[in-house]
Amino acid sequence: WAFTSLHPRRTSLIALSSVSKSSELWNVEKVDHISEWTTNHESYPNPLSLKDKIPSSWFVGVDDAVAMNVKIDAHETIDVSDDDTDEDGDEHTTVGHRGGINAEAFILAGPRAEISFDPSTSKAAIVTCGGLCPGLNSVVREVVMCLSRQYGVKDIVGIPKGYRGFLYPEEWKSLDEGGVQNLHNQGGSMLGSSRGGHDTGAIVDSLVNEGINLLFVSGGDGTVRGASKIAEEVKRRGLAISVACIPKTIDNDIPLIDRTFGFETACEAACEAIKVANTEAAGFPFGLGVVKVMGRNSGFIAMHSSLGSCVADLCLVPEVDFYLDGKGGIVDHLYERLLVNDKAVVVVAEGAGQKLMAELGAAGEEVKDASGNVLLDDVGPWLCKQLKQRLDERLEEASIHGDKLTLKYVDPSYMVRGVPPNTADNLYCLQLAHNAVHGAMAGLSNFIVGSVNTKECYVPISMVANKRSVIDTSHQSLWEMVVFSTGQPSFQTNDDKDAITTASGGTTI
Ligand SMILES: Nc1ncnc2c1ncn2[C@@H]1O[C@H](COP(=O)(O)OP(=O)(O)OP(=O)(O)O)[C@@H](O)[C@H]1O
Ligand SMILES: O=P(O)(O)OC[C@H]1O[C@](O)(CO)[C@@H](O)[C@@H]1O
Ligand SMILES: [Mg+2]
Repeated sequence: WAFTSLHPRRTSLIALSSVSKSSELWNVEKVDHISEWTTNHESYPNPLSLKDKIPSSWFVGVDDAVAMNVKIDAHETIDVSDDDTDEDGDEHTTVGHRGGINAEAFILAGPRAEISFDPSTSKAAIVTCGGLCPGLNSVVREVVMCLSRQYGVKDIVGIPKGYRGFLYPEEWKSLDEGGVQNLHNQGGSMLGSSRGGHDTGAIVDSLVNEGINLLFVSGGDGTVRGASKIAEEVKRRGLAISVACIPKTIDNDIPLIDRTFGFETACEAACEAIKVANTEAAGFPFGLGVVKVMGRNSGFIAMHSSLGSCVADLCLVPEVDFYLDGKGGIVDHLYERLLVNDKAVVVVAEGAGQKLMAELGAAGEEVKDASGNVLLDDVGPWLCKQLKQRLDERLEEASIHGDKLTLKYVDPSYMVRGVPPNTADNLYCLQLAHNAVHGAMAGLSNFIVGSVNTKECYVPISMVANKRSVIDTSHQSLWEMVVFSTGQPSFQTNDDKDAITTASGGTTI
């Protein structure tokens, strides 16, 4: 049996906050530590502790953890012991349970009292890889600021243009506080980025040759997989190098964590495009605005900006197959909207409708980018063509003033990505970057830093490397709200399944 407190105030504390003696209560996911494979491991007092005004309670305890998905099943919980009064005088009941609690936990992020590297002899490197993302510059800035101001690490280099930059040390940029001061106001990455070009052995050789012992990597799922390979090779060679990852992607598709940085900014920019499409649609008879937003395999930007803009009549995402014709198809839905409102707005994620396009013979040859990501067929223009043809036919049949559909297509494309981060993302980048530094200085490695249940923690890369976060389309999800608020078909009923088959077999372009 495990024991915990079920006093309401205590329960939320356990679920959302740090938990001491966590290993006794929760399954805390372990993160690699360099002492596990290095022989001459030493520890040093955290320089922050040498500053008078910082209380020792601000350091994270070795057992502190953040609980995720805490579920307590009352049926499996049995009262076993007495009422208790804690130091604050709060009464709470201690109960035992058997199998009624499901709490996976992660190590709480933050500064440790003891660190594993001597700041005066440490050398740090920062690299940004994959697609650009609002906040990359903020991450670079804050890694430098935290290393330099809080730990006194002065030897910091930026690796230009992603992983390939490790091969050209002569091009590395020296980074200091002055040089990164105003970075957070700029979009993109001052270091540049790239796809492809990852060579694990050569990267680790380069780290060794250049005396790097702290590596900070910011990128998406591919970058994270690459970082894990570096960390594993470092381990295999028994090197005292910490590898810390700060996951980025506007697609928000990294599992387990609350959100990735850049996502909120991208949604805000996407909302602007949707509002413009709505204005255009409203300005003409039977106006249809179609907006395509980024989101290769996960439709979070489409979903959040559809709801956030409050004007979308239809949201199409990669996670939900849809069909054009027949009862409950998107043409019926949009036609009804056009008749009622004289306009409609469609938001489509770039990864939506790929299966339908293939079934209807509109897919091209498979092409991949340098990192091996499949380049998608362009759903935007294809969808516009399908809708124009079908809705024009409907309007012609109805013969309302002889009007036809006025279609306005908006593709904000890189406009949602190449912009500076908003305040919320900037703040998140600061928290992530500082906590990545705290973790690396403490000797942790092979982890990503992220917010889980609103608390920053360290998650082993192995837990996120080969998974993708996608929209939950089940009951009481945000997707349900999209379906309710737009009135669009859910495409999840049995009738829909039949209709998908019919549409697949019969629709021609
Ligand atoms: N399995 C892998 N092993 C090693 N390196 C990888 C792997 N997958 C991708 N990489 C490397 O990671 C870098 C970035 O990968 P990718 O282009 O897929 O972008 P990403 O990090 O997934 O970002 P995003 O998809 O959000 O733009 C590239 O340099 C690529 O070579
Ligand atoms: O054109 P690029 O730079 O390869 O990136 C496009 C992709 O990057 C992402 O923005 C992820 O970073 C995807 O949504 C998009 O498909
Ligand atoms: Mg990716």
